[in-house]
This record gives sequence, C-alpha cells and structure tokens, in this order.
Amino acid sequence: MSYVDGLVPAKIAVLGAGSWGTTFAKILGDAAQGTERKIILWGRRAEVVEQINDHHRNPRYLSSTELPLNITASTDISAVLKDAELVIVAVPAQTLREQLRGWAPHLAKDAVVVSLMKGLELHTDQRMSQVIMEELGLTPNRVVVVSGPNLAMEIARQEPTASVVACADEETAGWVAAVCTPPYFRPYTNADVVGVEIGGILKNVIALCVGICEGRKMGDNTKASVITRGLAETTRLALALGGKAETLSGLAGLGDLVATCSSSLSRNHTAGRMLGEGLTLDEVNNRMTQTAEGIKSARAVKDLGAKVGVEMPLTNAVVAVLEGKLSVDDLGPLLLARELKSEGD
Ligand SMILES: NC(=O)C1=CN([C@@H]2O[C@H](COP(=O)(O)OP(=O)(O)OC[C@H]3O[C@@H](n4cnc5c(N)ncnc54)[C@H](O)[C@@H]3O)[C@@H](O)[C@H]2O)C=CC1
Ligand SMILES: O=C(CO)COP(=O)(O)O
Repeated sequence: MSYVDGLVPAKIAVLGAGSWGTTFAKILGDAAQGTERKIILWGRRAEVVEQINDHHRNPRYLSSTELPLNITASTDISAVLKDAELVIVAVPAQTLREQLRGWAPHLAKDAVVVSLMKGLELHTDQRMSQVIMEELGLTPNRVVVVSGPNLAMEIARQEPTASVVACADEETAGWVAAVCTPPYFRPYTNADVVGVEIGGILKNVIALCVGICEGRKMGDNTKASVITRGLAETTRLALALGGKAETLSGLAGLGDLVATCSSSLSRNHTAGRMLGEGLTLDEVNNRMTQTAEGIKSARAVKDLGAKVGVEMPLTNAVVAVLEGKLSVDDLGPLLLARELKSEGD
C-alpha cells in the first residue's frame, strides 16, 4: 500500500463539488503545485462540472475563487474513482450511505477514504467514518477524518487556517496530512477519531443554539455561556464514546465551536438565527442554499446521548425547538434551568 511505503498519491478524487469539497480540492491542488499529482472532483450537476473544467471556477458555491489548473471535474463516478488512491468525501451526511452503495464497486483496491463531513446519521446514530467503514468494508487504518475551524469561504480566500487529520493509524494520518499542506492550511494529526468527529458534529448543534439566542437579541454573556456549556456537553459525549478530553480542547473541539458560533458564514449559526427571529423550520430550510448539518443531526445526537446515558441539555433544547415542542421564547430560560451542580460535573 502506498501509504505504508510513504509514496504520495498520483491521483486524488474528491466526491462532492459543494462548498467544502471544492475548497478542499483547491487545498489539494495548491499543495500539489510543482508535482504531477492530479485532483479530480466528482459533481452531480453537469453545469458545475463544466464551469470547473472550462473556467476553473465553481460560481454556484465559491463565486470569486479561481481554482488551480490541476483540478478537473466529472459527473462520471467510475472515471473519477479509477486508480484514485486517496478519496475525499464531502456530501451531506444523511445522503452518504446511499451514495457509498453506488460508489463501492468503483473504489480502487487499497484506497484510503477521508471524510470531511460533520454530521451524525439519523436512526443509526453512526458517525460518518462508521458509515464509510460499514458500507465499503474498510478497516480503521484506511478511514480518515478531517475536521477543525474550517469555514470554506475563508480558506478559499487563503486565510491561514489549521485543522486536524485523524486516523486510528497515525501513519495514514501523516500520509493524508502531507498532501493537504498549502501555505495557508496547516493540518495536525491525531489518533482520536471519535473525539475529532464528535467535536465537528456537536458544534453544529451548539451553533444552532447560539444562533437562536442571537435571533432573540440575547447578548455576549448568553453566547459565551452556551458555547462553554456546549463544550462541556460535547466533551461528556466524546468521553462516553471513548474520545479524549484533550481533543475537545483542541482545533476540532473548541476551535471549531468558536469559529462556527461566532461566524455569520456558518450555515448552522445562520439557520439558528433565522429560527430565533421567528421563521419556521420549513421557512429556514427553504432559504438555505447549502447544507446545515445540525438541523438533522441534532435528533441523532440526542438519541446517541440517551443511548450512552449522557446528559445533553443544550442538544435536547435545540431538538425541542426543531421539532416544534418548544418556542424560541421559551428556549432562553430553559437553557440553564437545571439543578445546581459543580462546573466540573
Ligand atoms: N462548507 C464548510 O465550510 C464546511 C463544511 N463541512 C462539512 O462538509 C459536508 C459538505 O458540506 P458542504 O460542501 O459545505 O455542503 P454544500 O451544501 O455546499 O454542498 C453539498 C454537495 O453535496 C451535493 N448534494 C446535495 N444533496 C445531495 C444528495 N441528496 N445526493 C447527492 N449529493 C448531494 C451537492 O450537489 C453539493 O455538491 C457537510 O457535512 C459539512 O458539515 C465541513 C467543514 C467546513
Ligand atoms: O464546519 C464548518 C466550519 O468549521 C462550517 O460550518 P457550517 O456548516 O455551519 O457552515
């Protein structure tokens, strides 16, 4: 396998030509300057693929970004996956399983698969790396997760950003990190896949909550309280699932939580704000042109917390709002209305 002998992949496939898939392809393309390495993006829409091939742009998702010339695109999954030793996946979490079933027969033998996704599957409560392993029959040393404070638009503008590349096998993590290091993007490796994924999933739910508070015109004390207690909730769940506390105080935990909860570029934060301003969930969904994973994942997070016996008060409150069982006016008083206890519990 090439990742064992240290060779870099000659061809990298990126599946999903949305906001993050396209930006990550740019990261890979910029990092491959001066090499023969090729990056190929798979997209569903012929017009997006055409724009990338003919004009090196994806105006639907990244209107002002010029993509490197070593990126091409195709709607043909078998051509995209042929001989690709590294496969990066960036599609909406709830659609992943079905898409993997169609992709599986085309996957190159020994390919390493990387998840960029920050969602939890409804009904199974599985993380994306678990769905990938199950559907593709891969062992943990061939499944990698990239997560961190990574708002696509800022990275597309080449603003300095750090991230985490997580894999049970540190050698594989290092192999992946080595191909995504343009000057503006700095990946750190980590063996704690659970902690890294849970950090990315939960920050979307907490950002919905912060957005709702903002939409109700609550100020910075409330936001800081929700972010901090949100991190405690995230850490409790990660620990119960075998993750490490240090991971949650790093880039994929605190880092991503702060970025998402403070940025108007965040789709989850924006969706929360619209709910707080009084829009219904249907109205919010109709206005969203990109994926806000927290809207669907929140329910799966609540179920997972209940399954492993972890208290998830903020997640439960967000789910109650999303399911129409709690009004946004009643969310504020409920957020901290619990039995008094020590901060460390
Ligand atoms: N955009 C960002 O800043 C970041 C996004 N992520 C994560 O990356 C994942 C993908 O997000 P984005 O690229 O931002 O979303 P997006 O909404 O910009 O793009 C989603 C892509 O998936 C395709 N798609 C949508 N519905 C589909 C379906 N039913 N079947 C097949 N393909 C479908 C779309 O055509 C599009 O190419 C999410 O899990 C998100 O949490 C992670 C870090 C940063
Ligand atoms: O994951 C992200 C930043 O790290 C993007 O956040 P949103 O999906 O809320 O836009």
